[in-house]
Amino acid sequence: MAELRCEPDGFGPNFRIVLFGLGCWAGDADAALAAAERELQIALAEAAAAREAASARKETAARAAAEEEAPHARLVLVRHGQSEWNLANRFTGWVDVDLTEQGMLEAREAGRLLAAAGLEIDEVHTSLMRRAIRSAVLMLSTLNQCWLPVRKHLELNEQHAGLLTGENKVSCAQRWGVDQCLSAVSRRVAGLWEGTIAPALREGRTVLVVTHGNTLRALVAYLDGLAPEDVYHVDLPTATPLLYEFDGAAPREGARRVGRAGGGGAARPLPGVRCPRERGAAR
Ligand SMILES: O=C(O)[C@@H](CO)OP(=O)(O)O
Repeated sequence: MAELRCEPDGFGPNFRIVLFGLGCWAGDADAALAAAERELQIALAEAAAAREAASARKETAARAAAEEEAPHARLVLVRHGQSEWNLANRFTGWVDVDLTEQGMLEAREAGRLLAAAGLEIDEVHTSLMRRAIRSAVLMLSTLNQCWLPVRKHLELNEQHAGLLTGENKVSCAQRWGVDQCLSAVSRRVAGLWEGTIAPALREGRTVLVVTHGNTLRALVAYLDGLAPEDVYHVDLPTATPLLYEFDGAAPREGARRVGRAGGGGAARPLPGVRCPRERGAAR
């Protein structure tokens, strides 16, 4: 604020005019200051919005460029060929049963389907169970890629069948209405996905996973974004490859399910399943 100095009496009227002028000026200045502040706020907000829009445009362009450059990856999911206990319709879980003759034929046929689709496998993952390992080896042999190492993981083992192990699936379903909960198997499969499978897909590799009914359900649920109650209805016959293709750096979001690379398979659907912790209602 300007400093006002008192003048001698002779300047009285002029002094009052000056004061009046200064008063007006001071009043206008406040209004002008407020208006300028408003203008400044508007200008700052506009600049921030413009900056945000520019950075969003830049991000979109970078993502599009990354996706264009990202390698094309493939994931083949397949349940092993028919096992001895699939044939007998018994709950198998961690019992290490072998393939039937039919199961071996199915595994070879699955390999032929992949060869016919022109797929060359970069890496193979399976469980510690012989029905899955043998199926993977037979598939690779038919694919003329038997030199590929088969990587075995506990995480890909079938869900443990607990007290149901060895029981007939139909009679159990009739007697008790069997429930199965995939949460434990989903957790261990998710760990393998994050640590091993997804990084390979990010590098554009073609990954074959030969595993079991429920581990496969957990993977399919994850990839297709299925709710726990829906995944129980997913029918996964033996030795029937599912092909997923991925473009971009985020395997799960980039998944494109190509479909079954062929029909056949001898598996019967599992009895109705329900997980009390995940679904309150009975079915
Ligand atoms: O444990 C089982 O009963 C079956 C079905 O889930 O497993 P697999 O897929 O190994 O035949």
